[in-house]
Formats: sequence, C-alpha cells, structure tokens
Amino acid sequence: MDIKYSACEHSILSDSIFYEPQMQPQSLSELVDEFCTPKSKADNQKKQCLTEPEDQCMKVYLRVRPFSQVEMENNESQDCVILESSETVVLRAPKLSSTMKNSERGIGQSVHKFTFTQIFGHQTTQKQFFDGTIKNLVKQFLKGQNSLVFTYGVTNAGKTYTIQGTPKDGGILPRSLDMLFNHVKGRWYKRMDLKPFTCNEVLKLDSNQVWQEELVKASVLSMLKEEVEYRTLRTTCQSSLKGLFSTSTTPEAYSLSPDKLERESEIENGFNSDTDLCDQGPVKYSVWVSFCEIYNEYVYDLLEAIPALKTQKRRNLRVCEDQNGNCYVKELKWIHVTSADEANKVLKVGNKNRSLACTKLNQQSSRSHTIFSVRLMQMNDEDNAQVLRISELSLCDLAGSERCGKTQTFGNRLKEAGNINNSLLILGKCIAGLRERQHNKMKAIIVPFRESKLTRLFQGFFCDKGKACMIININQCASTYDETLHVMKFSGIAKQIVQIIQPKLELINPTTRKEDSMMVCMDLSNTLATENSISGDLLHEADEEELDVTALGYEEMLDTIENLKQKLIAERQHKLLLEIRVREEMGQAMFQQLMHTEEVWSERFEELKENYDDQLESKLHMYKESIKRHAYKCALEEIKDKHGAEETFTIQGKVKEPDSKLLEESLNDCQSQLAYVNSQSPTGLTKELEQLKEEVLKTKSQMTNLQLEVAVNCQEVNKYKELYEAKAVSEEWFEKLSHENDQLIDSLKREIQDMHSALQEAEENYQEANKNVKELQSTLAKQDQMLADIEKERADQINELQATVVKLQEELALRKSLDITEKPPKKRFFTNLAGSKLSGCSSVKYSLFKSKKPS
Ligand SMILES: Nc1ncnc2c1ncn2[C@@H]1O[C@H](COP(=O)(O)OP(=O)(O)OP(=O)(O)O)[C@@H](O)[C@H]1O
Repeated sequence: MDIKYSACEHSILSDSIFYEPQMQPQSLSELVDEFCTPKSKADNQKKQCLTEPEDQCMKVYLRVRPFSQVEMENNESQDCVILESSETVVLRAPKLSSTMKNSERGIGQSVHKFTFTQIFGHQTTQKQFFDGTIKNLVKQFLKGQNSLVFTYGVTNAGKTYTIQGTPKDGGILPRSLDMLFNHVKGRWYKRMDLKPFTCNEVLKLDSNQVWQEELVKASVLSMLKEEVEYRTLRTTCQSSLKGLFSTSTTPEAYSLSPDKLERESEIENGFNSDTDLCDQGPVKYSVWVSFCEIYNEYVYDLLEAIPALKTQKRRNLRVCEDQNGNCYVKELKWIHVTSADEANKVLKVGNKNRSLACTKLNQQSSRSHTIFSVRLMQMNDEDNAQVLRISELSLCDLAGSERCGKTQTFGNRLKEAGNINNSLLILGKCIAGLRERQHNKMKAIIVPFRESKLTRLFQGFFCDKGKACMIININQCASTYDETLHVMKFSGIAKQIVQIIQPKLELINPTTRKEDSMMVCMDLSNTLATENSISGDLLHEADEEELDVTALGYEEMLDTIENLKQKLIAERQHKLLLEIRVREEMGQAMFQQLMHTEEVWSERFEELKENYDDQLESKLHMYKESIKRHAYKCALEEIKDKHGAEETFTIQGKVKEPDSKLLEESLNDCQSQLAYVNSQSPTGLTKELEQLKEEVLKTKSQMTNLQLEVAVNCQEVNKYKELYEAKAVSEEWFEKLSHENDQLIDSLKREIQDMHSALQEAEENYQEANKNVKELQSTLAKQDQMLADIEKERADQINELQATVVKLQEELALRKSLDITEKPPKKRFFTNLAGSKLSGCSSVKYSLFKSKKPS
C-alpha cells in the first residue's frame, strides 16, 4: 500500500470512542470496551470536541510498521489495516481473530474505523515522521514549553524504532536532540553552576558541587568503555577542574552532518525562539538530560551502573513532589550535556544498562516504560545569570500493551502481570478522567494520577504545565489483530483532551542546594487539601513524599499523624482488597480450567461410548447373520440328506413364502450352493461340508475373539467411569478449595474489622491521652500562674522589708543625732532601741509568716 500524506492536523473524533463517567472499569480491556459506543453517542462527543480550538486538542498520531520478511512468510498479511486517508484508518478483523469470532456470534463488529491527527503509512521515513509530528513540539520546547511524547502499542509494533531509530537512521529522539543543539549552538552558558531542579526551581551549585557534577558526568560516559572518549573526557574533566570548573567541553566539538545543516537552516528560517525574550538581552542556554525506566512500579536510573553481583539489587528511586506540586524522581542523575553527541552517548549508556538489566534480571524490554528527559535552561546574563525559564522535553517508550488483562497466569506471576500493566490501565483512566473533567466542569471529577508512578510523572504535562502528544504504533499482523484493536480504541479518547498551558511569567531565582538528597520540605496538610481537590483519593496520597517533621508545629504534627493514620488504614484496606481480588481471580481462573477439563473429558467419554456401542452393534449383527446363515445351511443339508433334492426345493419354497426378508439373501446363497451341490460329485460335497465345518469353527473362534474384545472394551469403559468419578472427586476438592477461599476471605474481612476496632480503640486511647495532656497543660498553666503570684508577693515582701530596714536605719541615724544633741540617759536609749527593733522584727516575722502561707 503506497500512501503519502501531507501534514495536516484535524481533530475529528473516532467513531467508536466513548467514555462513560459513572462506570469504574476494572481492567484495561473493560476500559477499552467503555470507549466503544454506538454511533449516536460518539456523535455527541464529536460535537463537543469540535467546539474546542483545534490546536488545543491533544495530538494523537498513528504509525503503521511494514511487514518483516518472516511475517510475510507466515501469512500475517491479510489486509487487516486499510488506510483510507491521512486521518482515517479501517481495521478489518481476520478470520481467526476473536473479534471475528465474536462478530459471527453477534457480539461487536468485524470492521472498525478510527481517525487520528495524522496517519503515517509503512513507507514513511524517519525524517518524514519527525517533520510531520514532533518537530513543532520541539520548537515549542525551545520556546519554553514543557512537552511530553509517548509511544503506545503492542510489543514489536515499532515504538522503540520510532523513538530511537537505528544508528544510521535516527528516530524522533536523536532528531530532537540535533534540532535542540543546532538551535543553541554558540549560545552556551558555559559554567555549570546552575542546575535545573524542577521546571520552576534552579539550584545554585558551589565549586565543590560543580566538581561532583563533572565527576558524575565522566563516570556515566565512561560506562560506554570507549577508551579514547573516556580519556578525552578525563582530560576535559581535569582541565575543567584546573580551570576552577569554569567551562565544559566546547559545543563546537561535534560535527554537523548535511542533514543537521539542513535542519539548522530550517530552524533559523522558520522560527526564532528568542523573539519574546529579546528585551531581556542575549539568551544563553544550558542543557541537562536524564534517562530512567519504570519496571514493576519501581523507578530505576538507567545512568546508574548495574550492580556487578547478582545478589545486589538495583537502587530504586522515589517519586517526590516539590512545593508547587510538581513530581520529580528523587536522586535521578541529570547530566549536563553540551552536544548532541554527548546526549546520544548518555542515551547509549542508558540503553546498555537497560539491556544488561534484561539479561541479568530476566526482564523483557517491553515490560518497562523508559523516559528520556531533556531540561533546557535559558539565562539572560553571563556574569550575573538570571534564569528566564526552564522547559522540559520527555520522550517515553511505554511497555507493550498486549499483556493487559490477557495474562492467564497464576499466583505470583498473576500479581506481577497486574503490577506491570497497572500503570497503563491508570494512564487510560487518567486520560478518560481528564476528558471527563473538561467536559463536566461543574463536577469534581477524580483523575487518579497518584495511582501509578508513570501517571504521577506525566501529571504536569497533562495539567496546564505542558503539552502531551501520543504516538500509536501498530503492526498489520493478523495474529496480533485483537491487541491492535484494543490499542486503537484506547488511543481515541486521548484526542479529545484539551490542553491549555498557563504562561510562566516570573524569573526563577536560583536557590542553594539544601541537602545532598535535595529533599524539599512540604506542608503536608496543604498538600493534602490540594490533592483532595485534584484527586479526592486518599488511598495513594503522598505515599512517597518527603516530609521534614522537625519543621512542623505541634498542631501540624498532630494533623500529620492523623493524616498518616488515615493513609495507613486506607493503604491496608487497599492491600487487603487487592489480595482478595487476586485470590478471587485465581479462584475463577482455576474454576474455569477445571470446568474446561471436565468438558473435554465428558466429550471424550461420550465419543468413546458411542464408538464402542457402534462397534459392538455392528459385530453382533455380523454374528447373528453368519449364525443364521450357518444354521440355515445346516438345516438344508439335513433335509437334503433325509428327503432328497426335490423336497429340499419345496421346503426352500415354503421358507421363502413367508417372505423372510432377513433370510432372503441367505436362501439365494443356499439355492445357488444347492445347484452347485447338485452338479457336484459326492466327494466334492464332502469337501464342501468340511469347508463349512471349518467355517463354523472359524466363526466360533472369531466370536471368542470378539467376546475378548468386548471384555477389553468393558474394562476401558470402566476406566473412563473411574476417571469420571475422579473428576467428580476433583470437583469436590475444588468446592472445598473455594469454600476454604471463602473462609479465608471471611477471615480477612474479620481481620479488617478487628483492625478497624483496634484502630478505633487506639484512637479513643489517643483522644483520652490527648485530653489528659490538655488537663495537665491547664494544671501546669495554673501552677505557673500561682508561682508568678508567689514570686510577685515575695518581691513585694522583700521591698517591704527593705523599706522597713531603711526606715529603721533612718530612725537609728535620727536617734543617734538626737543622742549627740540631747544626750539622754543610757537606759532610755536601749529601751527605745529594743522597742523599735521589736516592732521591726514583728513586722518582718509577720510578712514572712504571710509568705509561707500554703499556696
Ligand atoms: N517503520 C519501520 N520501518 C522498518 N522497520 C521497522 C519499523 N518499525 C519497526 N520496525 C522494526 O520492527 C521491529 C520491532 O520494532 P521495535 O523494537 O521498535 O518494537 P517495539 O514496539 O518497541 O517492541 P517492544 O515493545 O518489544 O520494545 C524492529 O526490528 C524494528 O527495526
């Protein structure tokens, strides 16, 4: 099929896409089914989307991969995918697909039609695809817009090919890097002392931290084990260290291919991202990249070396939130790069670690989501740099989607499969929820971003802080038709999402690095309030956020404890429910398998029974016939011997008369034999008789054999009967198992209840303790008050005493002066002195007595 399409972007709804908000789909396939709708409903949705400005709707592109040689040989080409136009594709179910079988049974249709922003056929080159899809998004990224691109499709559909491409023909990622570095060429912010932390935060690094960054970069690039480059890097690193960390490798170090040059001139002719920043002087750039993967709900840094020992685990990273509610991967390595070559090397290192991890941990690449991110920082001044803005471009290669809901595995593997696909399911829910929220602005719609790491990291791009773009990759193979159809249905809803970005106006002030871990303290209560408005889901809230409790006050701490308690309860309940669900699913799967086994055995049993019945019947019939024939022959012989040939004929005629149809054939036989006998000599007849006797003997032995066979068959029938009985026993066992399961579920429910009551009790105890604390606090306050009163009283008494002493001293001085002038008799002076002392002491004693009064 030769299809060339011009780049045009229309936003027409898929005919078969619909989301029912009231429903809570349980699996991806159910969710996908939710998206299918009768035409009338889809038309309503179509009208709604058409009211939104076209360029504000999320772009969803479709890329169809060509057949491989092997696929052609395996008859995979059955015209399942028909590209009708640059926006419309028709999927026609092949004969053996479940979709076809279902449609034959009257469930669903065998032909589906979908529309996309643009469709790219199997002959589209990497350049055509880049130009027609991501190029504009990269332009916007260079202008400061956060952008996300994610590929979605079944395994082997061409997702990695689309993102990374081949060394000779790069995909959208290397092309975006080329475009970026061509744009910033010669306008580098040469120092490494400013590092973007999130899209709104910049860290100011001191010389030691810059040195550390250089070392990290050198160690990451050295993982490629390209000796020459490693040596160059070390020299670069050493020279940069010598030069007080002032410069990095020069951006001019990489050569420009003709392709690059072409793109460069395109950029220069096509747009200038600096136009709206020109009033702030010449713009300088700094580029940082990271590469991580989400496997089984664990985030791993792909730029971190895989542990050499099998016993050592890979370090999994945490997803945290900054003060503005932006999610980021804590401790993820961000490498400062100055050329597309360096960025490509980082990509190679990540890929190497990814593939190594695959062999070591027996993972498959399609089971993890990988995210390559680029942060572009724009500054206005070399000496006193002011950060104008930071933008982020993330390219995500999602895991193959066909495992969703289809994995009929048991036990741990079932759990694992559930984990792996959870993020895809939640992504679908988020996309559906977002559309619903936009559609029903008055309603508080829950968008469960917090339910998976992937959607937590995607949240910003979906919620006013950036733009997202989806690439659907499909192959045209008949064998994966059903999965491909799911992917197509899944993608449709995304096209209806409207994305309006809040403009960033303020300059970003660099902050110093707080701690090595770059932990950001958060007011959890505020976060919770915001979160509730966003998701309303306590279940997974802030489960991994960092919280500096020392920064919180007493009341806040109590709130935090309360919140954490709630979350713990919710988490436990969620885990229990999950376990119950998994057990139920396992039980159901086992039950189905048993039912299936039973059906197969019953069918086989019936078949065998019928076969043996037929065989027995035909053999018995044969016996009867041959015995009859033999008896008749014997009878004729006897008659012939006794009465002669004439009589024999008359008897033969009589026998014939009653028209015994059964014996007609035998009689004819006998007649011919008789005629033959008549024509034969007596010796011939004797011979014939001998032969007949032999025949009788043979028939007898045959009969014995048949009897033996019947006995063997009976044994076999008994065996099957036994098997049937065994099946009944296994049914019983299964019933017992399900009974045990029920009991387990009951006990788990009881446990939940016990936990509830224990928690309630704990809460009551806690409240009582709290009350006691409050009482004690009020008593303490009263005592403090009393102490203050006593101290005040004491101070008064001391003042009083001091006043008395002063008074006495004055009196003494007065008396002394009087003594000198009047010289009264000695006796009287002492009497006076004693009298005054006594009065002073009594007052002191009195005040002391007062102060000692019990409080
Ligand atoms: N447009 C294309 N043109 C030519 N070959 C392609 C194209 N797309 C994919 N291929 C080839 O198809 C194969 C599968 O592609 P790829 O590995 O990208 O699939 P995938 O969807 O990433 O699979 P997985 O989910 O397992 O990682 C590769 O050999 C790739 O080279």
